[in-house]
Amino acid sequence: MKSDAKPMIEFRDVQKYYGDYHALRGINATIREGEFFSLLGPSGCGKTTLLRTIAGFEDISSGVVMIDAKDMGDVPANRRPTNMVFQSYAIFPHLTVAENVAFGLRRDPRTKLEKARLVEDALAMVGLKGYGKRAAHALSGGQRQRVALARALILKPKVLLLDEPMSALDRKIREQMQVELIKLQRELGITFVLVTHDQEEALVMSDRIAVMFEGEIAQLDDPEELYRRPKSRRVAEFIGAMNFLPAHLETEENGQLKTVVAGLGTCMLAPDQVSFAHDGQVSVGFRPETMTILFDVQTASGREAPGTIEEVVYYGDMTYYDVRLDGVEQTIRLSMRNVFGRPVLEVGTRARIAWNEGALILFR
Ligand SMILES: Nc1ncnc2c1ncn2[C@@H]1O[C@H](COP(=O)(O)OP(=O)(O)OP(=O)(O)O)[C@@H](O)[C@H]1O
Repeated sequence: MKSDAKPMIEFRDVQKYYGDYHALRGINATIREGEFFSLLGPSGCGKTTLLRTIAGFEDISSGVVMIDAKDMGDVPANRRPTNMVFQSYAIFPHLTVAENVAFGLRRDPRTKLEKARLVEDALAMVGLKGYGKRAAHALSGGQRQRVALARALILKPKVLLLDEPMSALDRKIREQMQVELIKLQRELGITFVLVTHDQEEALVMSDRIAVMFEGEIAQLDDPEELYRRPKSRRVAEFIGAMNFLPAHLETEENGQLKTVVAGLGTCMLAPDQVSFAHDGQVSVGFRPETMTILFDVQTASGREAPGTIEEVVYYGDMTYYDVRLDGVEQTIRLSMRNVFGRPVLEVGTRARIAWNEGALILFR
């Protein structure tokens, strides 16, 4: 997916009220052609509502939804170039697999033979080649979702909408399907819009993600940017884990902010979300894997602070350490890879903590 791809879906100040309830509060965003785009957020944030405005299952209260440069205002759901796969297995258990998939062609004028060929192609696409004659009720959950996917894709819509299609599957099958969906999306080049509340799923699958809270997009970025440079504490906490320490701004020097961080001392930080005009009280966030405990022989580049290990959680390949930095009430959590031959440290051990330049992010 190229970043200069043309817009496929555009939301312009989209508002949606359910009675008095303001479910979408001015959505502005563009989804590009061929993009794997995710709407991510906690339950009730409006992501399903927004997805349904693309399909035309939901009327908007004001604003504009465009698909492929056309205003969808007067275009009913069945005339839109979209198709949807739902969370529940919306297939007919009393029909065969092929009959289920052919349901996607019910209004298509093609001959029976042509349709049969399309059904075969669609089944092959989702890894169900040769399953056509099977009874749908005899399929596993993952297979049913593939049938639903084949049915949605059979007419090659411009946009495929996916409403938590994998949330009912168990972890292994879900991970397998995630990989297959990405592959399929790349092969077909169709724009996919996925609704999910699972941040890991969104990070793994998406070209870009819109993080939503309370009917608004809090941040729209690619996965790496969202993870590395969250624009608010809320986004930072929703995606992955983040530690926060209280801090105070001292001066501005060459575009950097001299900041005194509890337990870490004086640091020069990029302004990010704050400016020096701020009242001075800020917080500094960092991901658990961006700090490390120094072992005896190692030295750091001056970015180093002392503390005591308060808790150790061993995960085989990783160990989580909760560390109380000297002079700080709360503990911070570090995650460290277990390098072969290196001992896991014990609770009570005094430790030196080091971090990389760029690990610390300033927040209001
Ligand atoms: N038909 C409706 N009538 C009234 N309120 C609705 C309706 N549909 C959704 N809502 C409300 O709008 C808000 C957003 O709902 P939506 O289903 O879009 O959230 P969501 O982010 O997809 O959450 P979930 O993951 O739980 O489905 C919720 O507070 C919900 O209760």
